[in-house]
Amino acid sequence: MSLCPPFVSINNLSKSIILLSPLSSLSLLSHPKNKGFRERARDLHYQTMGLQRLRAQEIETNSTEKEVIDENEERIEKRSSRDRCCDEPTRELQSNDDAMESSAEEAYAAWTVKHPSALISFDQMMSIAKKKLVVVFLDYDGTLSPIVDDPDRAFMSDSMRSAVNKVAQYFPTCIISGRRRDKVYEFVKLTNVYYVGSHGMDIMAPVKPVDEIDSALHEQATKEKGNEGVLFQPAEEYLPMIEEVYFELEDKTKEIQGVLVENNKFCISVHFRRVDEEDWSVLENQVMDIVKNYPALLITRGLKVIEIRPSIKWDKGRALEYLLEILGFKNNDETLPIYIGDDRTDEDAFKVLQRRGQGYPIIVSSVPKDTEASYSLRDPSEVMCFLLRLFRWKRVSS
Ligand SMILES: O=P(O)(O)OC[C@H]1O[C@H](O[C@H]2O[C@H](CO)[C@@H](O)[C@H](O)[C@H]2O)[C@H](O)[C@@H](O)[C@@H]1O
Repeated sequence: MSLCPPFVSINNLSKSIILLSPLSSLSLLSHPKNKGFRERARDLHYQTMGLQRLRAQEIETNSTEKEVIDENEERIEKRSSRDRCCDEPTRELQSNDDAMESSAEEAYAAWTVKHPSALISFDQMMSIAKKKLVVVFLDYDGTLSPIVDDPDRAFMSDSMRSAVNKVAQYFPTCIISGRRRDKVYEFVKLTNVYYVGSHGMDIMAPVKPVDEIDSALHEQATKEKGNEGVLFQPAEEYLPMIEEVYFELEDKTKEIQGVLVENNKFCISVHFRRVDEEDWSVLENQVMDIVKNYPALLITRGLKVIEIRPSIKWDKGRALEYLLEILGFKNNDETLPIYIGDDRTDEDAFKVLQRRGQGYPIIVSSVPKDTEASYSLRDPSEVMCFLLRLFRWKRVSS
């Protein structure tokens, strides 16, 4: 049985090909203008679901006992997410919200023409991957865990952890986060992935990551840092300054209700998700007033967060390139990096892949967004489905 949501491709809509996710397909179908193809598309939708079930049954029949147990465990772990995915097409839309939801979904469907769903496009994407070395890069917040009000409670589900673990059994897998590296490890708790914190400024790569490794850079770093791992911190000298600014920010903003200042080691996040909207500009001015005294630092923005970081030419994109190098994946033609992320800082990594003409940049977003990514996934539950498909694809093809 497939754990991935039932996706539908509908041809010939206004003489173009439109790729729809379950919710977008339902909303488009619900739109009065689209009544003409509603029944046909719904049939196609259920056919697709049936086909997926059949394929999965075939896989199970051919599986060893252990694999069947694994499949069952995954199915149980994934049930809540799958049920949500499967429930969406049958959900009754409330009449008052129909028009708004429908037009939002139409806009999303139009956006996915340029940034198609990585689930719908999976087979086509992987058709070139058989002879390549797939390397997986994952953002954390908004990608592996849902966005929540309290950053300290952005936990990863056990089913997501299991999916990442499975992918990491087959492919080198790196998690690149804006958070401090040890915090990401606390959330993820997997020992078979590489962790990068502080938006790429805190990299820990293992000493012998892959069999064929042959990198002078890696050898050098190993000699310098010992055998525990290769630590690369290009902003090391900024640490005292970041500490100082962190305490200053904490102190000066403490009067504003709901502010959270997070120390991410080489950068600082000032969260205003729980701040009253009318205090946002006050907070922003306070932050700017402090940071203007530190010309070596710069301010960037994320999801309801102001971030302060060293103004060095280093970001998630540079970290991705560094990791490819240090892991020994130098050859563009043989390597297929997949980068999945949801935030502005992930765009730096998307740009690198576009510039190299290599791999798949995938944005996680349920609304249309300006992005350098080529593909999209709606939310962390779709990310999990994608990871599980990747795992199964490798298991079947190897
Ligand atoms: O690179 P990432 O792993 O995506 O980290 C980016 C920032 O993520 C966190 O903040 C965001 O998620 C929080 C929890 O869901 C949410 O409350 C907040 O509004 C978001 O901005 C993290 O707390 C930051 O330190 C990261 O820089």
